[in-house]
Amino acid sequence: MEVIRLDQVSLSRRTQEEFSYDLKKTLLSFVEGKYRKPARKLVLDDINLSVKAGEKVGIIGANGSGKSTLLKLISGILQPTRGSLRVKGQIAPLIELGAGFDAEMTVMSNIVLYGVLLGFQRAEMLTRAPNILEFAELEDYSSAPVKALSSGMAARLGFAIATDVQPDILILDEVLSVGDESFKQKCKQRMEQLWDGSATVLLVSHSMEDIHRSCDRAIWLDRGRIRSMGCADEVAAEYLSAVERKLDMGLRHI
Ligand SMILES: Nc1ncnc2c1ncn2[C@@H]1O[C@H](COP(=O)(O)OP(=O)(O)OP(=O)(O)O)[C@@H](O)[C@H]1O
Repeated sequence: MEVIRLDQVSLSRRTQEEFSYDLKKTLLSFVEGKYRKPARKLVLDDINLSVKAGEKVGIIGANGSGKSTLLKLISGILQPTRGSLRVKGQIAPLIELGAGFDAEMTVMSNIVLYGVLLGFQRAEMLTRAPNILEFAELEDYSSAPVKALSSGMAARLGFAIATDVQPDILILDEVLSVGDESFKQKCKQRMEQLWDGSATVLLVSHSMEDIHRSCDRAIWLDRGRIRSMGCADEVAAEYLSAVERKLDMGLRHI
């Protein structure tokens, strides 16, 4: 069964601050006759993608190639400028870990809020909370506001919630690169359980080893376009050899 489908999806974003972000500066530039309409950059360009239930798909590519933007589109955080997008099922995005929390609210309230946003009942989240806190090693912080957590702790909380509720679709952006060494090991174990389950997983990683080990399929994004898509091992090898060729060329220029 197809759970994610993108047809000719494009997204452009402003490369300058929005008009309303700095009204004074904008007005001044009007007065001085220097006002320029914010330029737009095509960040994703004509993406066609179909993902079936249970598939584990890796997304690779250079910095700025559009990987996180693609995950944000699929999670519904951003809307496409063109094209159509369909997603079926409960989706837990682990993007910019911890960024989805309300910093003023307590850890416990954030656990409940996150779950409710995913469609769970408040009572169920309260039952799940002790496990979540234990996994995140934040038992002593349940009534502290999220702003009192370090960024690594907030990341652990995000990971613990999203993996505890076992969504249909799990979206992971460089999740394995956060947290300290012991937490990383715990994450890996939990990820392996998820991997064996039926969840559909989209994983962004710069580690070809993670992609090779964890994914069936990979997508290589290059400046907002799909440059290659197919068996994870082949796409990762293709990407690595392109990176090496680029390095060789760079060295020849020296
Ligand atoms: N908030 C934003 N407003 C405007 N442009 C943005 C914004 N965030 C990202 N971009 C632009 O979108 C493009 C793709 O960025 P994205 O974060 O998706 O890349 P990425 O492949 O995830 O990169 P990385 O490997 O560095 O995480 C880049 O050109 C970036 O400058």
